[in-house]
Amino acid sequence: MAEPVTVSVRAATRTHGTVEVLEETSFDVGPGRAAVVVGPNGSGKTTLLRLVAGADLPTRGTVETLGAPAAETRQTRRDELALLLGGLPTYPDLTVAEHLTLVAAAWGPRHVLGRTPAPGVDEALADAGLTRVRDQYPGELSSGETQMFALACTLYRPGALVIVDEPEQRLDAGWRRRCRDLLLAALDAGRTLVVATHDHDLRAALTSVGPDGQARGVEVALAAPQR
Ligand SMILES: Nc1ncnc2c1ncn2[C@@H]1O[C@H](COP(=O)(O)OP(=O)(O)OP(=O)(O)O)[C@@H](O)[C@H]1O
Repeated sequence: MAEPVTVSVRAATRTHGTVEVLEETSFDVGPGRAAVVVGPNGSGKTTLLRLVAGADLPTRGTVETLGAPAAETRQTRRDELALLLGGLPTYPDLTVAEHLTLVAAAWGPRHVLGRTPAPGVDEALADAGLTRVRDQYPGELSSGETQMFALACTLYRPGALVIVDEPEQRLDAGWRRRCRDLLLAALDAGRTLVVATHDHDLRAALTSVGPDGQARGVEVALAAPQR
């Protein structure tokens, strides 16, 4: 029997004007597995993630998520998507903790990170190393704190499909480790991940052998752009 598929990218390309910014790319990811998108600057990682998120359409080929074209899933299955593509839009007068409370209020007390009951706001902040800044406003955070805050808010959504672009950016070694642990926990809890990264340790973790003896994920390597 064929493996179930959460993300299916078939011969997808993206062209802007006359420039092909995403070369022909194909891969499948099953539920609870990862696709780790790697490649040099400008190779098309963000472009590919935007296609998988349904935020953009391929010029050629197809991109499906959760059994439908990705752009359709974006409209009809919003609750199943947790996206971090660029910065997190924030409310300047809500604290870090209040943002997570808002996420929980919007999406309901469902499984988060596969844990029942879902972790409370303070537990999620502790997991992300953000306890110290729980009562600060987004404008008061350092750039690394801002990045972990964005990741924590994204992972606090209950969606089955998590798409994150270079989550390691601006993080020091300790927070990179936490970032890795959070993404691994999401994966081992059964969520599907599509992650673009330049972090070798994150790539190794997300493609390592999981508790079921299978590789947790596949690598999708994009070639260097013509310069
Ligand atoms: N809207 C656009 N119009 C024209 N070119 C674009 C557009 N969006 C992206 N590009 C180009 O597409 C190429 C791939 O960009 P993309 O952001 O996907 O690369 P990346 O692999 O994520 O790079 P990095 O590692 O630097 O984040 C780049 O050369 C970029 O300039």
